[in-house]
Amino acid sequence: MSNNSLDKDKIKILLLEGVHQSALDALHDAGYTNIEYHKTALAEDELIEKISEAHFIGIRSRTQLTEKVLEHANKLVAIGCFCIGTNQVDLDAASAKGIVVFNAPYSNTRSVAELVLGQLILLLRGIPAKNAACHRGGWIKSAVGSYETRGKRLGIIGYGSIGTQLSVLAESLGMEVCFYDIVTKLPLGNARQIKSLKELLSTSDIISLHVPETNSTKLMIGAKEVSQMKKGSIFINASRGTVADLDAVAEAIKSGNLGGAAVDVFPVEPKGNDEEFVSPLRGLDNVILTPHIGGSTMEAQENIGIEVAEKLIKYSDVGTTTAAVNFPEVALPAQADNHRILHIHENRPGVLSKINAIFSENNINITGQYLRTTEKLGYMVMDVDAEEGELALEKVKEVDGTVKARVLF
Ligand SMILES: NC(=O)c1ccc[n+]([C@@H]2O[C@H](COP(=O)([O-])OP(=O)(O)OC[C@H]3O[C@@H](n4cnc5c(N)ncnc54)[C@H](O)[C@@H]3O)[C@@H](O)[C@H]2O)c1
Ligand SMILES: O=C(O)CC[C@@H](O)C(=O)O
Repeated sequence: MSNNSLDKDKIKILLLEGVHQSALDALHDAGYTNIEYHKTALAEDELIEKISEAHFIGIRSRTQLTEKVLEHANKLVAIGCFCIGTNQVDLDAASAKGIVVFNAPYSNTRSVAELVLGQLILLLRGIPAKNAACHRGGWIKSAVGSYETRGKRLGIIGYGSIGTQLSVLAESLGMEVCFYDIVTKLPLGNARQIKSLKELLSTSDIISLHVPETNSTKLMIGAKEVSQMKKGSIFINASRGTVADLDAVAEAIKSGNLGGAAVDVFPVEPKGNDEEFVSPLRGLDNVILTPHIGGSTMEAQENIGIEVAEKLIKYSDVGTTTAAVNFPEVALPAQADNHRILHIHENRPGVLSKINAIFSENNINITGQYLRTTEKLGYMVMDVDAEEGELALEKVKEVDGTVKARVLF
């Protein structure tokens, strides 16, 4: 249930999926040298074995940190998602074990928006099919079905960090931008929010998805929604593979109801570069298929490496949880010569009074105290005189409702 402060070289960090060298550099510079690095995701049994020994883990989108996997993560204090999406982590299971989850919510958004913009230009010109024909010795020199972007309507589903950047870039090309979002959003430039998904689908020349994976987005583009799209329109998905029914998309491409598609994310993706990629969209010339690389640019990956590594370091060094995905957020100063008790508890009546009682009953002097809560979790941080740190930790660990407790010094 608890981790005492360890020497930095004893803190085991497991980095998977080839996170950028910048993360390794940042961790090394901060004194964390006990790092196991893998270029790919791990099979579940190996992941379970390795996570049971790790204090920190860094992943991207392929590693599934399910409840079953996290059950074995008894030393783990934090998860770093070196990406935007955190749907690959069972956040409730992580919170229940007092494991903090961090991500990089903005670092690769520009990369995705740029890729989508490039794809929509290529698809409007029919380039993927013409390119494929040339590779086979064909020659489709024709303007039929080939269009400029000017004046075309782009329908964006999910007007968040990526959707808004795409909106601005598309308007700079003279496109008309409409968007659908479950939240009322301030439109940028001349963009317009459309209240009905059906209206957006049936009036847009290009549809691009930029929603997170949630219960409300699962298969939000099914056969019915695909059939509502304008004849000859273009479908782009660089969000998550669970959002669209690719069998329905493939059928619409084959029948000519859709003019083309670009898909970067799939319901099942290969775990590594040596596993076969399977999709109903394979072999369709007017479909651009990319291996989940919307955010994979050198710039984005380097920035993500630094951002997430710094969040892990700050949590490990001083207990700061700013911008955590599943956790009460506390920004903490570096502790001076004292010991810092980090107490993660169920957010229910009685826990705090018991902790405070321990300090007064045992005459432990508190030099700083911080508290934040979410609906389910409380995170209380207490700085105490160095000689009283171990006693304080032992006592607070006994409090009913404690999820995790550790001391930093
Ligand atoms: N292909 C890639 O490599 C890549 C890279 C980065 C992000 N992504 C994916 O893109 C997603 C979006 O990223 P972002 O940074 O723009 O996220 P964001 O959270 O900033 O924006 C998401 C938007 O979707 C809206 N939304 C949520 N549910 C909706 C629904 N049911 N219908 C309509 N709108 C809904 C939200 O209100 C929000 O405005 C990420 O969650 C991630 O899964 C993919
Ligand atoms: O790098 C990855 O594996 C995923 C990138 C992207 O989907 C994200 O969520 O940021």
